[in-house]
Formats: sequence, C-alpha cells, structure tokens
Amino acid sequence: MSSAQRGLQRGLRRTGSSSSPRSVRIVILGQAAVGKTAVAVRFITKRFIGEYDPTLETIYRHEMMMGGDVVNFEILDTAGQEENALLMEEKIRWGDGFLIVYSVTDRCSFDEVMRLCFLVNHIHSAGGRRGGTEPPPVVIVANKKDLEFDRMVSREEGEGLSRGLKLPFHEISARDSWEETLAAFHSVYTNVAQQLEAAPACFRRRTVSRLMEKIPRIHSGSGFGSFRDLLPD
Ligand SMILES: Nc1nc2c(ncn2[C@@H]2O[C@H](COP(=O)(O)OP(=O)(O)OP(=O)(O)O)[C@@H](O)[C@H]2O)c(=O)[nH]1
Repeated sequence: MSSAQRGLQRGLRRTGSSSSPRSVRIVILGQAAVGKTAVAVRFITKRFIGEYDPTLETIYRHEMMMGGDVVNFEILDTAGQEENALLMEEKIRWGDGFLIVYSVTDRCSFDEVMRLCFLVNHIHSAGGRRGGTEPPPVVIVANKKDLEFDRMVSREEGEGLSRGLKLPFHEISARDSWEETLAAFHSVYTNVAQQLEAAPACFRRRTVSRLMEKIPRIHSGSGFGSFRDLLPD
C-alpha cells in the first residue's frame, strides 16, 4: 500500500485535515443503577453528581486530548433496562468500543457482564462495522469500590472474569476518583485506536439509524449547566 493510501485510510475517521479530531463512539452498558451515568458525567465534567434521572438515555459529546490525539468522544449512556431488542442491537452496532459496568455491591449486575459481552461480540460478528474480523474493544468496569461495607463481588472475582474473557478490568469509584474513571476510558480508547490504525476500513461510518437519531445529545462544550439540566428538581 502506498503512503498516500495509508494517509487516506488514517484520515477516515477524522473530519477534515489529519489534525482534526478523531471521532470515537463509546457505549456504556450495564444493569440499572450500577453508575453508568455517574461514570460518563465524572469522565466528562470531573465531577460526581449524586442523582440522575434513571430513565434518561443520552449521547454525550466531549472533545479532549487522549494519548496525544484530539478525540471527539461520543458516549452513549444507555438506560439500564432496554426492553426493545432491536434498539439494543442498534446501540451496540453504533459503538466502536464498550464499557461494561457492574457494581461491586450488586451481584446480579456482575452476573450480567458475561451476557452483555456475548451480546456485543455476537452483534458485531453478525454484520457489525468490523465485518466480523476482530471483536470490538470491551473494558469491564467494576464501580462503587468505595462502598466496601456493602461489597458483594470481590476484586478477585472481577479479575477472574476479565482473565476468562481476556478483557481489561478496572475497579473504580466514580464517586471518589476522576483518575480511575479516566483510566477506564483511556483503556477502551487505546484499544479502539489500535484497531483503527490496524483496520481503518472497518470503521467507515454507517448510516445512523432513525432509532439512534432519537437519542438526545449533549455537548460538553455547552457547559456544566447542561448536565445540571438533566437532574430532577
Ligand atoms: N457510593 C457510590 N455511589 C455511586 C457511584 N457511582 C454511582 N453511584 C450512585 O449509584 C446510583 C445510580 O447511579 P447512576 O449513575 O444513575 O446509575 P445508572 O447505571 O446510570 O442507572 P440507570 O440510568 O438506572 O441505568 C446513584 O445514586 C449514584 O449516586 C460510586 O462510585 N460510589
């Protein structure tokens, strides 16, 4: 392949010149109340906001430097309970990388991780963006580690699961630590970026379905007030 072709491929996911942001879509999956919104909002705003409207489903847009790249994150914070299988599939198809979150205080949410991993792999291998060659990057996130007293899932169990599934594992507290939250995003971004470099053609934009267009979007550049608007009175 000529260097010109390589340059073209590299630019596939960048809008405009090669110095323009790389666009990466992250989907946050996990059972209800494990802290998906807290993780997303913590990453973007560096703040922990205690309570959110559990029914809200949002795509957050956030631009930042990561690993030397300007990255335009689109982060889909899914609602914990998705009854519409078609919509669930659309959301998973939409993502480049996935954070699968459970709470160390909730064993059911831990048991759900395996099913969600399987779902992501299954949907992407059955006609996902990567054409079935490589599974999409998934990172397992064990949240709420600050609630040691209420812990039901040990760190060793989380590590064991991640070893079994051959996926990166981060035990974090979105409440206590922005750095830990950032590390989980950094991990999934690094893996997405590696796939992007190795097989850029697999990341060509698909048409966004009507179903996905209905999900409200919030741009972090519109200020922290936008996040506050999400909170119940
Ligand atoms: N102690 C503690 N509480 C947390 C942490 N992360 C989230 N929470 C709390 O857990 C509850 C659920 O958090 P959410 O972020 O709404 O959880 P979710 O997974 O988005 O929930 P759904 O929208 O219902 O799917 C809230 O009361 C949060 O304040 C954490 O790291 N530590």
